[in-house]
Amino acid sequence: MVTPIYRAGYKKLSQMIFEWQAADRASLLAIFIVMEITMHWLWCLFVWLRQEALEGYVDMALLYPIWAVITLIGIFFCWMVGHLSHIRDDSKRLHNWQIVLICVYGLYIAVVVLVMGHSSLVSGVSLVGGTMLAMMLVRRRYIWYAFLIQVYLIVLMAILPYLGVTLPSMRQLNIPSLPLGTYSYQTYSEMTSIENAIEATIFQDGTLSWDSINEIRRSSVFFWRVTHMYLALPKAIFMVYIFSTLLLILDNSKKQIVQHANHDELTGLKNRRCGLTKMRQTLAKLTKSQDYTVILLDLDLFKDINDNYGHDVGDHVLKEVADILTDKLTETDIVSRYGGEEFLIVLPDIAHDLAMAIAEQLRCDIATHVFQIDHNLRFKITASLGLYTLTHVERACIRQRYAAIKSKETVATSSLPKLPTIKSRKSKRASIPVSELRYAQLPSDICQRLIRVADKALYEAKDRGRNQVVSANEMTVTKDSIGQLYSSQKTSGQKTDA
Ligand SMILES: Nc1nc2c(ncn2[C@@H]2O[C@H](COP(=O)(O)OP(=O)(O)OP(=O)(O)O)[C@@H](O)[C@H]2O)c(=O)[nH]1
Repeated sequence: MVTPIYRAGYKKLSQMIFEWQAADRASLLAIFIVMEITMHWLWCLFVWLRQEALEGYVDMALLYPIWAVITLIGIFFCWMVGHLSHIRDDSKRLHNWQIVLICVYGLYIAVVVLVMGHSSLVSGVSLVGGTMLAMMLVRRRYIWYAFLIQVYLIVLMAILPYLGVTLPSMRQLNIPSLPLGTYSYQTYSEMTSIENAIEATIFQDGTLSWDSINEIRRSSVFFWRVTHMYLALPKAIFMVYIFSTLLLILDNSKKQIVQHANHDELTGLKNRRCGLTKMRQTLAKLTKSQDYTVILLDLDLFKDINDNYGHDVGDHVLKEVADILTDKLTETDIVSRYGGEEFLIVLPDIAHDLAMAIAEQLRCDIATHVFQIDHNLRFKITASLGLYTLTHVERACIRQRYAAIKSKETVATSSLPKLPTIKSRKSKRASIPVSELRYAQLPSDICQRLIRVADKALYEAKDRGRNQVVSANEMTVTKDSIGQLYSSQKTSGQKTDA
């Protein structure tokens, strides 16, 4: 369902804008420009209505041509809003009109800065806010060029008066202590100095009276400062909006990227990579007395489901099995999709007997679950599970062996002639006592080795007729493979490091 733009919340609106086509985004920029120009137009109207009071601050002779220019440019951008939507499918024309939009707007802002004077506040907010806003809506390269050109124009306008060039300016210098109508082009810093001087004159006797306040109000400095704030306000709002939108979009895309990188699209479970990473992390965090269980769960004869009912039904089954596993296991357990119809379950801090009970429960839950695809199609499936519990005693033993291999390796390395000036990482390691290494390190491929042992138990479960749980800890054949797990550290330990 399409949400009307006026009903969309802030978050939704930001998303919608970024999903829009280039033409619509450029139109939106033109709308923002029209809004800004409208504010300038209203300022002219205000000055015209209050001309008697403001005559001393504003050069009225310039007001009318400027007002006319503002009106014409406003009409041009109103036309542009519609025109950009009409040429949405012609990308070349669209890009050309984007350049026109940016050039006209850039020139317009330069004229506004010229005739209304400039303060660092207005220039800064205008440049940065406007540029950021525009960069999100039209081609970034064009905006970057326009930004640079505007910076040069503003610098030029600031320098020209010092070179004796009188530029048109609507600002009239009206200081109560000077004759009314005294006119001079003022830069922002000059204005600030004059303002300080005025304040010093007004408050020289140290008292604040209504007369003093009225004098400040009658000062042209006050009027122009308020004007600049009025002109800067919409852009300041845009800037905050753009920053928060940017952050929102960044947050969302980061979440999406992390979600895509770590999760299986079909089941929503962690994917193999993320499952292994979590496994490694939990293994490293175990305390000395904690056991650690790894389960491989494989759906039985899953190929038949695909062959008989189609891949979609197979996908549906995988999703439901994933839901069963997530429902039955706790937050601390790690469930991931390890392969096609194979799931890896890690139960940190779960001893063997309890792990067997949990695995048996999972098997029962799957075997008794009725997969209801539609009114005519209902079936049940089973799963086989291979389990292996690495007890804390075995873990300590592996660490011990690994530390022994490492220290042997260190001794071998330290017996080699050493270069006196370079401290190698190995020589650093030689200074760590073996007793410390013992509880600090496990071979980095320990996870794969544990999974391999659980996989042997899974194969055994399949061999024994499927729909059952087999523990590698209880298998005589696998006792050998656990033996292999320890003894093979000798060879692997030389290449691996925790
Ligand atoms: N629908 C669907 N099928 C998948 C997906 N991933 C793997 N498979 C299928 O899973 C089936 C696995 O078949 P096999 O490895 O022969 O195993 P099996 O039929 O379950 O038999 P046993 O494991 O021996 O009980 C293959 O047909 C794959 O195409 C998937 O994401 N969706």
